[in-house]
Amino acid sequence: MADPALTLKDVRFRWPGRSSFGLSVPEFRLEPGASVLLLGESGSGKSTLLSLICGIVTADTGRVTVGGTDLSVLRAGARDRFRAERIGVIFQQFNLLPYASVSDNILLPLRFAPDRRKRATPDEAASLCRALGLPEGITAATAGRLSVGQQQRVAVARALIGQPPLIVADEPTSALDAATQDAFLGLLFDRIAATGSSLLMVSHDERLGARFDRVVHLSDIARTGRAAA
Ligand SMILES: Nc1ncnc2c1ncn2[C@@H]1O[C@H](COP(=O)(O)OP(=O)(O)OP(=O)(O)O)[C@@H](O)[C@H]1O
Repeated sequence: MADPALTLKDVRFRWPGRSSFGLSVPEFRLEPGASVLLLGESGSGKSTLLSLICGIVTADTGRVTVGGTDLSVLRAGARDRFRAERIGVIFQQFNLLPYASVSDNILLPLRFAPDRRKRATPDEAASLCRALGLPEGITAATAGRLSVGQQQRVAVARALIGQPPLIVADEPTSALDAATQDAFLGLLFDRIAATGSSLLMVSHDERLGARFDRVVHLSDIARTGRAAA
């Protein structure tokens, strides 16, 4: 049987130097090919949870596994390479390189991920931009000069390129108008259906829930606050 896309077991985390916020997740599991929408109030810890899942921060105790690999056994550099190979991440602040071209931004994770690079087709960056409704020829533009909504779509293309088995998205539609949001979600769900990737997406918008296999409220799976960790 295939490993789960993602598991958390008895995870506890506290931001260094901050006693007021802790996160504790007794158990969470995402099956291969499954999609979960994660809801929760602002400041409740959703982005912190995604950072733990992506290995950007490490749990104080407990285990986070992605595709069967325990992130805690990887040193920082290996964790970064593992993330580039296995996880397509859409950050809340996009994290684009402002002076680099759109194309270089989209191709960036492939530099550190040989298997993912092999899966990417030569025109994939351009075809993702097209599918996301970005203007023809935008791949040569400087990322920092784009509108916020365009930058968000570039961040989405960067997460999808090369078909990573897990997509983790932190409010990926917040800067998009309704039509673009719909096109984005259509593309995202077409891609995960075609590739068998799993999806964990954070949003404040409960209306998106109908598209997902499961809708989870952070408070259903985690305790947060001073006493949590
Ligand atoms: N890098 C950091 N260093 C210290 N504390 C942090 C850091 N990032 C987040 N926090 C704190 O962790 C708590 C949870 O924040 P987090 O960003 O995870 O919430 P969220 O649910 O994603 O919020 P939002 O919906 O507004 O994005 C907050 O108290 C926040 O101040």
